[in-house]
Amino acid sequence: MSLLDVKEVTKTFGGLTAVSDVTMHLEENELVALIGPNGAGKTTLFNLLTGVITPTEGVIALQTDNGLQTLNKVKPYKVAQAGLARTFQNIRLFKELTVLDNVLIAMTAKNKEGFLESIFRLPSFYRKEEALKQQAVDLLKIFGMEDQLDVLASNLPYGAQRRLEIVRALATKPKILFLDEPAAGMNPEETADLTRLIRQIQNDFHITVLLIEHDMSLVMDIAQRIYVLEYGKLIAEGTPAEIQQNKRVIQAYLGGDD
Ligand SMILES: Nc1ncnc2c1ncn2[C@@H]1O[C@H](COP(=O)(O)OP(=O)(O)OP(=O)(O)O)[C@@H](O)[C@H]1O
Repeated sequence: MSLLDVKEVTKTFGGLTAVSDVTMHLEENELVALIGPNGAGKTTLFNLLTGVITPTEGVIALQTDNGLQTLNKVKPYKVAQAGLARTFQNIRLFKELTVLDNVLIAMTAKNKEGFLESIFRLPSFYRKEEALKQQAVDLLKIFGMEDQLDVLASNLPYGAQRRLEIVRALATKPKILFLDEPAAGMNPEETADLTRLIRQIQNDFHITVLLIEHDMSLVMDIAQRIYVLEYGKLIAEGTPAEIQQNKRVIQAYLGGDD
């Protein structure tokens, strides 16, 4: 039994089949990439896996501490509680909040304070708040952002905003982290830093990472397994070396007739 099992999942929008009969799996502590040409259905598949949209057909099931949980028709916040966290293609930070507050909000969404504790500001409330703050700072340190705790998210350079998005997703302590084009818009140096970080968080947090990425050197460098989508269908699965030599994949990227 895999950590996440996707069985024959299809998503149609009117007459368009964006994701067609996709079966895939994610194992614990794996780093997997999802690639494919523009419009192949990658983001739609991400949205299905994270509960943003529901499948037209098929089953998505997550192995949890309480047994197998079907994620079809489960609201995104419930999916997040089940242990799935994601970043988006377009940055979605609270731009007018500080770096630290962006992370704290993600943490408190999962750590509900007792009502009386927070209303009366009991000592236990402050102790928990301090502990959460320390955890947030520790996370930000890993990402080299400990000197930017009080900076407004909107004032961060682009690469740092993308890193903060990942910290925020990690703050929910996910089992699976979904990264949607994390290196988009980054320069080569930032991309190299990010590659190192993704590897590090997979190891340090012992989590599974699924990433959509157009930067093939990043994908081939860090992915243990790769799924390739074309026109909504999975056309290949394998190690980076296998995918690089796969004729069907080469054709999908370069176009032309066989
Ligand atoms: N909400 C929607 N309504 C109608 N069509 C949609 C919707 N979302 C996606 N599509 C269509 O589904 C197909 C797959 O889109 P998707 O964004 O998933 O591809 P992608 O592989 O992520 O592309 P890119 O690499 O360009 O981000 C496209 O033809 C897109 O126009």
